Amino acid sequence: MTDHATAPHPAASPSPYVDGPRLLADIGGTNARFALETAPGQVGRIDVLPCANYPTLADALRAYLGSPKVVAAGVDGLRHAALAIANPITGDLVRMTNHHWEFSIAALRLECGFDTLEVVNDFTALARALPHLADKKQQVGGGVARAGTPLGLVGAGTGLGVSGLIPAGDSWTALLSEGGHVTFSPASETEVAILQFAWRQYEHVSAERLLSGDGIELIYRALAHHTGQEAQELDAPEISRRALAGECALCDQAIEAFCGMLGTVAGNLAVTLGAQGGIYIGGGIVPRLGERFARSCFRSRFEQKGRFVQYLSQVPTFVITADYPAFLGVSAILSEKLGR
Ligand SMILES: Nc1ncnc2c1ncn2[C@@H]1O[C@H](COP(=O)(O)OP(=O)(O)OP(=O)(O)O)[C@@H](O)[C@H]1O
Repeated sequence: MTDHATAPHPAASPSPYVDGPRLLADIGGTNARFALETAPGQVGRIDVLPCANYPTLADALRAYLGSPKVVAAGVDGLRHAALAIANPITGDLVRMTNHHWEFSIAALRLECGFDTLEVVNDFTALARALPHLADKKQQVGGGVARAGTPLGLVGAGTGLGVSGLIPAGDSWTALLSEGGHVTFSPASETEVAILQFAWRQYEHVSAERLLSGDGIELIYRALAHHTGQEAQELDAPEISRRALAGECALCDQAIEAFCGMLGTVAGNLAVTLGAQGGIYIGGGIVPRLGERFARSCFRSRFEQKGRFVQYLSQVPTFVITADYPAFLGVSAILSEKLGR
């Protein structure tokens, strides 16, 4: 099944947009990614800016538009833009969940001189990209996608994004979900201990509290406490670096626990959506774990659902390996908005 209505097709030889390049952006809690799309599917001049370096989104946007690679493109006034951003979009005022940026969509559009500024949830946009990943995905474990059934999406980064793609005639409908905020459900005695440790800090422990960069650090501290070891001051990238290098057994246990918990959440999403088309894993963390993720307990935990083992063993799970997959979805949503 394809998204005939809107998606750019990489194999086509498209002519440039008559009203000039379009600005695409994918704004996470840590990184803001920008690009220019000059024709359907032709996305380039990509830049990744750390959110923390800019007081506002408008500042980051101006920095991108003033960067040498964009200036060299000789773009004279962008008319159309679309942003995917990591929070719910419920009206004109956008407040990020995992970063302090907030803005009015109407004011930002006027400030930047755009005719069109489309703002969508980042995982809704990423979901729209799923049918177009081609070989930019890697299957973990068994199962075969059933045509005409929903796809699920879950991704750990600064936060935990969730969405789904539901077949609708010859197109798809992407869900606007806040599924990362479901209540964490432990599936082993060790995970019960991790939950009890997390309760000291949070009244409500959502899946995102553990399945995120901060979550890896919390799991590490919880396991240290549970096993009577001293925790060091390590951030998530360092915990996974030490785990992958075989330098730290506790770090490795933390990464293994993270992968197992993600398996539970992915399996929950599969049974909730009936996602027999597969569950896709996005976000910044899992692709950085490489082979460690493939040989973790993720897949066995995905299938471990009592009477539903057989059902889940048929559902494939894929890690998204495309570098900037959300741009595909943002582009499709902007094209749809512009009606061409
Ligand atoms: N190698 C790594 N191992 C584990 N965690 C990592 C690694 N590198 C970065 N992180 C964590 O990933 C998070 C950033 O994720 P990502 O690159 O997806 O950013 P983002 O798109 O801004 O996030 P989000 O969309 O969830 O708001 C940070 O919490 C960071 O600590």
